[in-house]
Amino acid sequence: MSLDVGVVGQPWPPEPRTWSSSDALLYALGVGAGSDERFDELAFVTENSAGRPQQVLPSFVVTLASLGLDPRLGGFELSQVLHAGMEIELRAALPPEGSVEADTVAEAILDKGRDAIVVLRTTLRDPHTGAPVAVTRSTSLVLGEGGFGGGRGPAPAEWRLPARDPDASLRMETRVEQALLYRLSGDRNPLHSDPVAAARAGFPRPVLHGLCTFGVAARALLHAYAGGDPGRFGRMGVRFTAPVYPGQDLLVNVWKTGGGVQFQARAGDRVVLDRGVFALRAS
Ligand SMILES: CCCCCCC[C@@H](O)CC(=O)SCCNC(=O)CCNC(=O)[C@H](O)C(C)(C)COP(=O)(O)OP(=O)(O)OC[C@H]1O[C@@H](n2cnc3c(N)ncnc32)[C@H](O)[C@@H]1OP(=O)(O)O
Repeated sequence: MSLDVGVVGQPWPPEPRTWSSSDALLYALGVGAGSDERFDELAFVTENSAGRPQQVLPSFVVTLASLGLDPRLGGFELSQVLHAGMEIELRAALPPEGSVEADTVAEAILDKGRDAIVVLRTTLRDPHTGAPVAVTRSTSLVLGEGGFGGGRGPAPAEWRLPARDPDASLRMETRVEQALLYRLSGDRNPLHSDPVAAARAGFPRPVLHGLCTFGVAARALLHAYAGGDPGRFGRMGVRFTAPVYPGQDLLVNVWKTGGGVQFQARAGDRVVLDRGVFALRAS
């Protein structure tokens, strides 16, 4: 057991996170923006199109969040980690360039028998006012680190899809080189680029970053339910339930419900994003 459960609930010192216009543009390309003729995405992938100020995809906040490979959590390896879930909540649209302060706390380290689950929450704050700009929650499965006598955590909240066909189905392309582009936004885990590292982890070829899949689905929801306006994007959460391979299409099935939408995404015949929730920002 090399995870340090003693860190749970102990806030980390605030960390500055800064981004440039190019960081936001590169991220947008990394999640496939700019080439889908159904969506007007020019302002997300250029800063100099006549009369169009640059806009930032709401899911860009994941690149500012703490995901968890941090020495404070203990001594496990990147090759032991699979991303299992991500939630984001936006309080404001992000400017094309800027900085925030990241306040992170390990909310839980759960013992799932063979494996452990690590849940990290990061609050991104305006460095001048301290006001929260976004809150993220990243859940990772750390292979082989369970069995330390900890709790399994509470049962997941009730989540059931409506018993009817989806209200919308959006087919989203990913490119064969999608992970090679996405890694330039910060996560250079070789699982996503090196066939040898992928084979060592038991995959036939490099897998797409969970957060790239997240960003592709976030684009679908932004355009279908928020009119393409980042200022209306409120909250999104998923579990990553099966790997996606670069070049696979995602089929994002969406059901409108009382407070927002529920969604699920498939790649081929597998559900890859499950327990999906999305809501517009409360005005
Ligand atoms: C810490 C550093 C972080 C760094 C960030 C990540 C770096 C990135 O580079 C890594 C990646 O992007 S990996 C690629 C994306 N992820 C994937 O492809 C994983 C896909 N998912 C799977 O394979 C399985 O669902 C799998 C393997 C995840 C789980 O499947 P199973 O082993 O069959 O287990 P399952 O029964 O589904 O779950 C075990 C227990 O865990 C709980 N759980 C799972 N996902 C959860 C989530 N998102 N939130 C909370 N709990 C979660 C389950 O409920 C279950 O618990 P219990 O048995 O108590 O109900």
